[in-house]
This record gives sequence, structure tokens and C-alpha cells, in this order.
Amino acid sequence: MPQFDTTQWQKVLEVLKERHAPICRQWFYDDLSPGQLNNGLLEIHTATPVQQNYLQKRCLEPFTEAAQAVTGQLVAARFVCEPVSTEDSSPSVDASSSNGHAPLVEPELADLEANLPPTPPNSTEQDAFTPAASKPEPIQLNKSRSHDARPATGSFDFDNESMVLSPDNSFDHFISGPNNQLAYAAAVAVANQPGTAYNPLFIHGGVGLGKTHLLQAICQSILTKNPHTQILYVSCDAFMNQFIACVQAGKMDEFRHHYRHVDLLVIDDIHFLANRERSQEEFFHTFNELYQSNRQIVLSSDAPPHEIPHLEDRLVSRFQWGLVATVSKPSFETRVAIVKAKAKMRGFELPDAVVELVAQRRESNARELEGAIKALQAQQMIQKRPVDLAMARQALGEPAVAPQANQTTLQHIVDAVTRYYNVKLSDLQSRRRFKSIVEPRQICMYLARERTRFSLEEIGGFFGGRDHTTVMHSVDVVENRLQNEAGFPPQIKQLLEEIDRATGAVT
Ligand SMILES: Nc1ncnc2c1ncn2[C@@H]1O[C@H](COP(=O)(O)OP(=O)(O)OP(=O)(O)O)[C@@H](O)[C@H]1O
Repeated sequence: MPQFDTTQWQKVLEVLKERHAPICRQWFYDDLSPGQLNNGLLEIHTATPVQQNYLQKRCLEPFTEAAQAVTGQLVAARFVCEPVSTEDSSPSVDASSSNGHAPLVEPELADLEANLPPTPPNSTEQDAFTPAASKPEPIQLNKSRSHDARPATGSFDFDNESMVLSPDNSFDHFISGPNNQLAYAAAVAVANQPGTAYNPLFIHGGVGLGKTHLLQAICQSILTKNPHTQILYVSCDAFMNQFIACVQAGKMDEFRHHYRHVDLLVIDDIHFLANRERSQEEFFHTFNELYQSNRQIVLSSDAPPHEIPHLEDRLVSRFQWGLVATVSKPSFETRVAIVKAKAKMRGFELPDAVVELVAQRRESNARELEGAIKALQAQQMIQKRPVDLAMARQALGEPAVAPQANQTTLQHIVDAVTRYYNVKLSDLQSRRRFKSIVEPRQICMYLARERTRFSLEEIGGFFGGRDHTTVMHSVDVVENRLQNEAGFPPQIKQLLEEIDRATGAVT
């Protein structure tokens, strides 16, 4: 059968980059290879089943379009992954989830009660389960559960709200820093020893701070080690939607089979269980059954267990049995590392000054950093030239040139400071470290941070090619003096007034 030409394959990747830059990743180049082109079907080989599933579900159209553009034929792309050499090669990652986080409207409790089958005998109604009493055995990940143990075709469709593991969300692509060290280390430990390290692992924190990333990284790491692991990765919404749908359809046996016969249960946004009494009860029994049989449970939430409103005490206590780890806002250094890693993953080169500008301007979370990188990529495609600071400012929604009329410039600051402290600009820009020069220099840097939109890198560069950490230190020193030196705030106030006069802000 005809093999797709590698030169043509390179062209496919080029077309993709040209037309669909936001979806392109470095691993497209490293891991994908062309297979046969047969009867209008172009096979593209992936390195892992996760890549295959992701591409098939998320990137089929762009690849098909690129293949058609290159061949000039009505070609359709198809992703294939060489099966592993055992009888059951397809990992069962049931990634069902709803897309949004809209609150679920539960049907009347009475309706649910009427339809609910009796609780299975091994799901104790009382909170009598003591973790210490049953030391978990390691779970047998290589146990290959046959698919025909699952409900027959025609049964409830658990895949209808599909969520896909993204190859981007692996441990390799996760930047660990002081804000997420424990959560990261625990996630790695769970991936290495599911069911024994920390069970359950409960990761909580604000939006866009990497909870989902860590959950998906655990799944992918376990699947890489053992593709036969039965993983159920769902959002809490999906759990609740499916629970209600199964109650209404009289298919609770299927629901329980589906949720209680997995090696690893991963639920994103478990805080949505708040106020859902019946869902909480069902989850309680699901949890118990999995835990008792040493299956790993991983949960994410926007709050620690005890702060989830109206969550039953018995669930709060269970969520704390293993490890509760938090993720918080990344520091400047971590943000810089995240921007670099995300850009690299997209095969996108960014100068250091631009990386720092993005890290400064987008402080809250990694999702914002990612948004900024996408905006930059779009800007670059429009302007068709390498990214620089002016382009980065535009992409971040700032004026391309930092200082404008009526805005403070570095010159305004330098004029005010050199006059007040009787120093020269050349002194401020020199390497000299006399107190009489260091202090005005630090004040200049502080005022530049307060009054201009220049990046730390730019400010450091202007004042004698110093790096961003020197600027950060200077700002700290000045802030400290403002708090602790009685005579200092009036000096800064006077400088600011002078700058305002010079810029026309005060007449
Ligand atoms: N430490 C990190 N290193 C690399 N990427 C990160 C990190 N933290 C977050 N991200 C990235 O930021 C984006 C948002 O992260 P994620 O979806 O995991 O957030 P989340 O905490 O689950 O937020 P939400 O509660 O809103 O769902 C993802 O693309 C993720 O890869």
C-alpha cells in the first residue's frame, strides 16, 4: 500500500502551523509520523493512545484540511496507535464530563427516592468504615478486566459527555514551584503507587492553578506505565448528571457497576456535590466501595473539604483520610517558567523580556498566562514578524509604546530624582555602589514600577543593564523604607508631585 511521503508530511505540518497555529504542539513534530495513504484515508501514527484519542477527538478536521491542501485530493486523516502486544490494549479512560459548571438541577428528592434501588449490602449506610482497620493492598494495575464484564451494548451511555485527556497535561509539562510543590509531589507519588501512597488525594485551590492538569497527569502517567488500568475520569457534574439519569431510567445497577469497578476514580470539581444530598449519598457508597478494595481515588475542588458548603461530615472526614494538598498563585519565577514551558510546547520562541512582561502582567493564574501566549501567537500571525515587546504589549491589550502624552516616562522620573538627590543619570546607570547613588537608583526603580508599565527587565536594562531581580529588590527596599523610616514618605510624595507636574497630571 502507498506510504505517505515524508516531504509531503512536512508540508502537512507546515500548513497546519500556518492555518491552525493555536493547536500545534512540539510533539506533533517529535511523535507523529505518516503511515499509509490508502483509499483516501491518511493514517497518522501517534506515540501513545492518549495522543491518538486527543487528536482524533480534537484535531481531526485541521489535519484533514491540511492533508487535502497538500495532496490536492479528497483525503481524510485518521490517527492510529500501534496496539500494545497484549490481548486488551485499549485503555479504558472514561472521560465523561459536562462542559460548563452550571449548577445541576436535581429532580425532586421524592422522585429519586421512589426510583432508587436498595443500597447494595456492602455499601454500609452507617459511617462505620475505619481506614486503619484495613490497610490497603497495592492495586493490581495490570489486571486486565475484560470489556465484556461491562454492561452490554444498548445499556446506559456513559460516554455522551466526553472529556478528553490532553497530552499537554502531563507531569513533563507541569511546572512545580512553592505554590504547588506538595500537590505535585503527592500526584507523582499516587501515579507511582496508586492505592497506597495517598488515598484519597484531594487537591484544592483557585481557578486555573493546575488542579485539572495534575489530575490528568496522574491518569496519563499511570496509563503509560500500565495501559490496562481501568480509569474513570469525570467531572462532578457528569457524576451527578449520570446518577440522576440512571435513577430516572431505572439503571442504577449499571451506574454502580460503572463507578465501582475501576482501578482509579478521578473526579474534577467535587465541590459541586455541595447541597446535593442524594448525589452525596451515592458518592459516599462509591467512595467506600473503591476505598475498601484499595482502589485509588483522586479529587479536585475549589475549597478544602471542610469548607465545601453543606457537605456531609462523613464525606468531609473521608476526603481527609489521605492527603489534602493545595495549589495557590504562582510566584513571578514560577510564572516565568510556565510561560517558557507553554511557549516551548507550542514551538513558539519568545524573547526573555517578553516572557517577563507576560509573567508580570498576568499574575493570577496559569490559565491567564496561557491566554496571553495564545494572544501573542495570534498577533504574530497577523504581523508576520518575530515577537518583540511592542507586539507583546499590543497582545496584552496595552499601548504598543509604553509611555504616551500625559503618562510618566523614565525621563520624568530621572529628572525628578536627579534634581532632588543631586546625582547624574550617568551615576544612576553606572555600576557604582555608593549609598548616595544606590538609594536614588532604587527610588527610580520603585517609581518606574509605580508609574510606568515598563517590565522589570526594561527598568533594569535602563538603569545600567541590571536584571529583574535587582529591580524587585530595589522595590522591596523602598517599600520597606516607606513603612519604617519616618522622614522617607515625604520625599517620595514630593517626587511624585514633581513627576505629576511634569507630566501635566497636576497643574
Ligand atoms: N504549574 C503549572 N505548570 C504548567 N501549566 C500549568 C500549571 N498550572 C496550571 N497550568 C495550566 O493552566 C491551565 C489551567 O489549569 P487547570 O485547568 O489545571 O486549572 P484548574 O486548577 O483545574 O482550574 P479550574 O478550577 O478553573 O478548572 C492549563 O492549561 C494548565 O496546563
